[in-house]
Amino acid sequence: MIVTDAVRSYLAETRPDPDALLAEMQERGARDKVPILDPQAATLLHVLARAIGARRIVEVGTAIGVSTLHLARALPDDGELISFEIDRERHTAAQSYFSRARLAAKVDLRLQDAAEGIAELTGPFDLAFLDGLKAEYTGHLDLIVPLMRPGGLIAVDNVLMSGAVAEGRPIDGWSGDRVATARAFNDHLLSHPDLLGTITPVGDGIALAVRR
Ligand SMILES: C[S@@+](CC[C@H](N)C(=O)[O-])C[C@H]1O[C@@H](n2cnc3c(N)ncnc32)[C@H](O)[C@@H]1O
Repeated sequence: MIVTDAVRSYLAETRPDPDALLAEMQERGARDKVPILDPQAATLLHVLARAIGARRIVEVGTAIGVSTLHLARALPDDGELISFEIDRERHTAAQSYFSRARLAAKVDLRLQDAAEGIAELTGPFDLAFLDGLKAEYTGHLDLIVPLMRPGGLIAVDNVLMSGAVAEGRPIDGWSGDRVATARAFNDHLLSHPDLLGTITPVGDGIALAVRR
């Protein structure tokens, strides 16, 4: 738990209900144990994408497309979102949701390892969301920073790992090794010479960093 139970309940009560498609995706995520973004964090990403007028977005870790949907809905008509996923079943599920959402034209879902895929991209991007394998975060960040426009925003999920990262010990299935890796990544992001970053306790911990 990162926030108190009372805060968590209040946030849930004040959140608008998801539309039918998002509700279906969330149910599938829960049923199939797909780790999807916390709703508060997903809304935060949507608001931030709108606030910076994001037109080009890159994402690592589509899963079945929940975070992708929040980001894609923030794009203008001529916007573009490229999202990488290595699990074929999740990638296929996301494709079907995006054709139903009539967003397939804006969303380029790639069944590809993110490090390989990012290396093929041409910037500039306005927003990047990192949510793949936590041990690969540093590599993904280092590939993405040069592709971001000045003022572009990078968001990273699970940087607090249920509070385990702050406590420096395993909690909720986050192992000691993963906690140590997360702490090293957070230090890397916060001290990166090209980024101005901060860590927020939204969802499972979202790091936000703007390219200088
Ligand atoms: C936490 S889930 C993503 C959740 C999604 N962003 C959401 O909030 O709806 C992480 C996903 O990253 C994918 N993944 C892990 N390593 C990857 C890699 N190297 N390249 C692309 N995808 C990867 C996993 O298969 C998994 O579906």
